Amino acid sequence: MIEALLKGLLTGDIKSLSRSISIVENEATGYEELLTQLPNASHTKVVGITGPPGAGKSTLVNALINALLQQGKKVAIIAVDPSSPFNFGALLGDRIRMAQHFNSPHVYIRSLASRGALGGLSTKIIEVTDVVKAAGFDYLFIETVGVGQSEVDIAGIADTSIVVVVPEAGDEIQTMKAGLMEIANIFVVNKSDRPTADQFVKNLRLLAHTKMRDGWETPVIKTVATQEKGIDELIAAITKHQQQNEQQQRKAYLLAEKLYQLIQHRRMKNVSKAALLADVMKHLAAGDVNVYKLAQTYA
Ligand SMILES: Nc1nc2c(ncn2[C@@H]2O[C@H](COP(=O)(O)OP(=O)(O)OP(=O)(O)O)[C@@H](O)[C@H]2O)c(=O)[nH]1
Repeated sequence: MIEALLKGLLTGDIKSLSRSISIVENEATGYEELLTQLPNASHTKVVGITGPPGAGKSTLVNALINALLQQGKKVAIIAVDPSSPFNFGALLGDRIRMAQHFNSPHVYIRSLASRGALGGLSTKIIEVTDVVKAAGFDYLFIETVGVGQSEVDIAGIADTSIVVVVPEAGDEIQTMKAGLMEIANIFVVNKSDRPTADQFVKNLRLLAHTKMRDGWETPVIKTVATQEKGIDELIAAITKHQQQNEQQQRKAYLLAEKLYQLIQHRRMKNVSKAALLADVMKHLAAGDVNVYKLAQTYA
């Protein structure tokens, strides 16, 4: 059964993809078998999008989908639902805004419920991300609301993390949650149609400059998502970030982080992240790695 499903998944069959995700979400029969047989490599660009509620993430993702479809790309979106019922209405709203894409064969949208413990959440995102990566999409956007811990989790899964903010009074940048500043590979200042936008962008650029690391200065992109403005610049920034030199090193780090989460979730051996990183690097040197197979060696 898993073999047939996998075959469908690898050809990008949407039904197979949906069923595969459900198996992984529910840890149903065949769950481990499916994960360990996923291909090691994928060309999918995984992009995390996070930011405070109402910053315009869904509108922005919508605009990105439009632009990428015009370039002939295939795009998947995972929206991580905060489990709180308070957010449920907002998420329904998101789905409605994205509904214009529901019938396109080149777009796949899926919500992932974040029930259970935090560790559970990130493990499921890791696993579902890998399933989607097997289905041949050009881009996978993972959208999370930037409250609490989840945005930090996302940084360990995405190749590129985008933090969406809106123009506020200048000083607020200084108090921006330290975590968000750390994880951003790209800043988007959405709602740049607001009069305070230019000053805000200027301040944020200064701050990004002082936080430059690994030869990457976090670009600050102005967008007006409702008017689809700034979207091409954002896609160019994503492309540029994915082409930077550190990607190979980052890949090892991300894999080690994933491996750590998977081992925790499966309650396997107690092993340090440093040891896992060393193991991942050894395997990477010999070719690409299936992290689920590697996790089994720690059983
Ligand atoms: N003026 C202006 N409004 C925008 C822009 N982008 C989004 N909005 C509006 O801002 C509101 C929130 O947008 P969403 O896309 O729902 O924001 P979100 O970040 O997904 O919000 P949550 O679902 O609450 O997390 C909507 O009413 C949008 O129409 C923009 O660039 N300019």
